[in-house]
Amino acid sequence: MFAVSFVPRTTSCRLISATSLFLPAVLHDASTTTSTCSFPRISEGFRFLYISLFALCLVTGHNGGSYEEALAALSSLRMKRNHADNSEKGDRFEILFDYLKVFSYILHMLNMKVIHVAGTKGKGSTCAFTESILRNYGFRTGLLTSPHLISVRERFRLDRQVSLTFVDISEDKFLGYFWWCYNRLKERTNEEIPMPTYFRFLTSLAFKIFAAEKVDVAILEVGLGGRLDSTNSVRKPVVCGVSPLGYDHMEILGDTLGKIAGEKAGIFKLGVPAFTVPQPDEAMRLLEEKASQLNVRPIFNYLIGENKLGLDGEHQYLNAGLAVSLASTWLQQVGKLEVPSLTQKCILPEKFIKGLATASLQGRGQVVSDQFIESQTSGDLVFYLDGAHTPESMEVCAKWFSSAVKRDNQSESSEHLLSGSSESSHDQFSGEENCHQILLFNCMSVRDPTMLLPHLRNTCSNYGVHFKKALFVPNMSVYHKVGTAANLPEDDPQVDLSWQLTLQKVWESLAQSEIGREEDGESSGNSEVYTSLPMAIKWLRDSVHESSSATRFQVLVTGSLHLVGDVLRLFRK
Ligand SMILES: Nc1ncnc2c1ncn2[C@@H]1O[C@H](COP(=O)(O)OP(=O)(O)OP(=O)(O)O)[C@@H](O)[C@H]1O
Ligand SMILES: [Mg+2]
Ligand SMILES: [Mg+2]
Repeated sequence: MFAVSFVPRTTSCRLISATSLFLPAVLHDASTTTSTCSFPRISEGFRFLYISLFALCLVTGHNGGSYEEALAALSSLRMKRNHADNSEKGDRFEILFDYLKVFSYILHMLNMKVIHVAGTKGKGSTCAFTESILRNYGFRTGLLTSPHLISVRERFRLDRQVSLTFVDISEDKFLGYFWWCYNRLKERTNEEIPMPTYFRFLTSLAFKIFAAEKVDVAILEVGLGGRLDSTNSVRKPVVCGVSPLGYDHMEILGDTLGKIAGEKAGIFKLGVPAFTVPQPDEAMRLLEEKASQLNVRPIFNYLIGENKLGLDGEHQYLNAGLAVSLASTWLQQVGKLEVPSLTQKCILPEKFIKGLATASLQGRGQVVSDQFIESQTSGDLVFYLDGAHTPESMEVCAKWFSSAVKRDNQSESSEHLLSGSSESSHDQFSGEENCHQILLFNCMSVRDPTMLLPHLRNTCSNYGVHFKKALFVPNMSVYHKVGTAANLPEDDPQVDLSWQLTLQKVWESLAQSEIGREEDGESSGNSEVYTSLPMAIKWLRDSVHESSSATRFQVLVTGSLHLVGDVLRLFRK
């Protein structure tokens, strides 16, 4: 079993390829390459016209439809989640280059300084740390992550140098770029080269946005796997990284860690430095084997120390360590700044420290209080949100939750002791018996709940956290409906709850086996299935109201990033 739970504050990263050999730059220029593709060549004059027209669209509004129409168009794209292969014309990997040619402006991609990150877990977090560090150095950054929680615009982040805070791309800009790309593809695709799939389209859109916005660095998270992922059409990144590997998407990537690692190592390029974190032996062997063809460099350790991280949880130190390696290598490679040699353990430069401390990515170790409940009652309802959905991440999520609730309960009581007050409503929470931990869970039916729920329950219980109740709900948002999909009826009697009932069964059997060992009795009321998320939240709010003494409900929301997104979306209403 792969465990990353040991994450030390000193994180080791490996440099696993060398910089001595270089592939020729590969993004083809539509105006200079011979190609079987039917796209027209575009003269300089036309290119200028296109760019001017596009700039005009951005200033005066776009020439496509509304945001809702854009989301509908996006939803109409195929959602293929299998590997790219050659069995169907439209799924060939090579077709990605044809899509890129549609965007003549994409030639700027050749000059883009890319950081490329694959991995099973922690890709998005690693990218967010990396982006934050480089933004603190004053570089104009573009960040592509996936999936999104509430709005598809979250996937595309552009910096705002003045305030040094990141922003998702604005709706106006998004629409301008979206329709430019969508309409061009619609016009130029045909039977040979059909419209791209959903994720491929979004990747192409990111390339377009980052090129047009002239970012100094584009940080790209792989969508799935690596070798055949659409982000892998960037053939000459500055540096790449592989975050922790584990079992996920096995039906696509293979059923052993070696096979999975082989796919992820598909992002390695000759001459491009690549880093990883400590991995299970089988995965590391494969990464090293692949890297050995590219001249392996020795291991080094980087000291993250006690620095504060913008993302909560011990596991984030591993991601942050990888991000430090990626950012410092990028800084060294582009030759713009003197950065300390990573072969020494040294104090991080101030901008790294600030970048790590201010990184953010919602739904990863995020704590949100229910404001509604606070104004109504002396009780308290707090949501702990984490989109873990693999066995390994269930474990890190359980550890994070256990220590976060303890920390929060302790800090409340010590704050109270310091203030010397006995009046505060939080006074009543200082005894842990007044704090109830509840699980709010769903996962996709392709996942195995007998792998996820025991990890979660056992790890929490090892840390002294025992769930009073588990609530199972269906997701509100449907993956391929990327819009404001939280508009299902609050309580739909038609909704199919068979999967949630399966989850409940697994949970109940875990509870039974614990009780069976300890008390040999029957359990009841350990769990509930609700037809919708609002119904579950209503139950939580009612329970807080109805508690005889002030009670804090600490709700862990996990199993699915979509469920986490649904909760956040409800709070934003
Ligand atoms: N280093 C890690 N080891 C194990 N689990 C992790 C690690 N980092 C993050 N996670 C878990 O994975 C979840 C998603 O984190 P993140 O978005 O950084 O990963 P990702 O690889 O981008 O995931 P996805 O597969 O959803 O794109 C987190 O909420 C956390 O539970
Ligand atoms: Mg994934
Ligand atoms: Mg991700």
